[in-house]
Amino acid sequence: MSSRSQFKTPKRLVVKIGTSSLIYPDGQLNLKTMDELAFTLSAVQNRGLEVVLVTSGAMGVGLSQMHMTKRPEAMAQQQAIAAIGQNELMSIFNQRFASYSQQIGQILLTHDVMDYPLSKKNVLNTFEQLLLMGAIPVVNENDSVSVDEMDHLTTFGDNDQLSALVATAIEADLLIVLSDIDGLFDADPHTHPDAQTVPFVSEITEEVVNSAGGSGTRFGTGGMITKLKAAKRVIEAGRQMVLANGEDPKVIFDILDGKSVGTLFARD
Ligand SMILES: Nc1ncnc2c1ncn2[C@@H]1O[C@H](COP(=O)(O)OP(=O)(O)O)[C@@H](O)[C@H]1O
Ligand SMILES: N[C@@H](CCC(=O)OP(=O)(O)O)C(=O)O
Repeated sequence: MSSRSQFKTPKRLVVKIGTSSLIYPDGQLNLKTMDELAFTLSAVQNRGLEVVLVTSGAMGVGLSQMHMTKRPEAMAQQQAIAAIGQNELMSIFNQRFASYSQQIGQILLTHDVMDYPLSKKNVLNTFEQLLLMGAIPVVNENDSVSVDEMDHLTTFGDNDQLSALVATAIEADLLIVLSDIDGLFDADPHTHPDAQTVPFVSEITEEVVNSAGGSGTRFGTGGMITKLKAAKRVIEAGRQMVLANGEDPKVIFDILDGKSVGTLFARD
């Protein structure tokens, strides 16, 4: 595995994991990935890095809990399922992180919280205190209040962009987005089997955007388009984002070692 010259070693790290990495296509929870993620982030925190986890999965876990195979159509029902799932999601993470003696703290966000200076300041204070205490803040959108991200048809508001918002707001050096795909491909690999991975992107050009398609799974939302919007925000803030496959979260160790894994988005 080659190393990448553009990569700068971070002190403060945000990791976002998507539903497609946490839930198997048959709707079962991917406990292996959850446990390995808890282990990896605990080990990284233990070596002195400040770590924040942005996790999707409330809806997917809720559907699994309720033995449902697809999202209900009514928004209030989706919100109820996400409320059930968020609880279970945190319960699993709490238990897994506890087995590595790692404290976590939940932060549920809506976009307006970050729009208003006072509420933004309060949230940032909470992040700072959790990090000072050596805890890992675990973030998701507050789905009972905010509905943008739960509707497949809306493009604004999703955890990819939320993670970029968090990463830039807390001045993280690196955002790692873990998905069910090895990185950005030059075309949607589900429809173009010969598509190639792109190791480095310094600017989200029209050509890059045109290569992106929607989600490949029934539980994920946004697909590559929302990841590119996140990358744009991160690049413009002068920070770095790596998109990599979350199947084995230990890939985070390789990324932090500067190995050429997935796609690095950063200024040249
Ligand atoms: N150019 C592209 N490169 C990589 N993946 C793409 C591209 N265009 C569309 N995709 C799709 O985006 C999916 C990842 O997005 P999504 O299903 O929303 O995952 P997550 O749940 O991790 O947010 C991939 O599995 C793939 O099907
Ligand atoms: N708040 C939602 C997140 C939806 C979302 O952005 O999902 P994903 O595209 O899998 O990151 C949930 O927890 O289900």
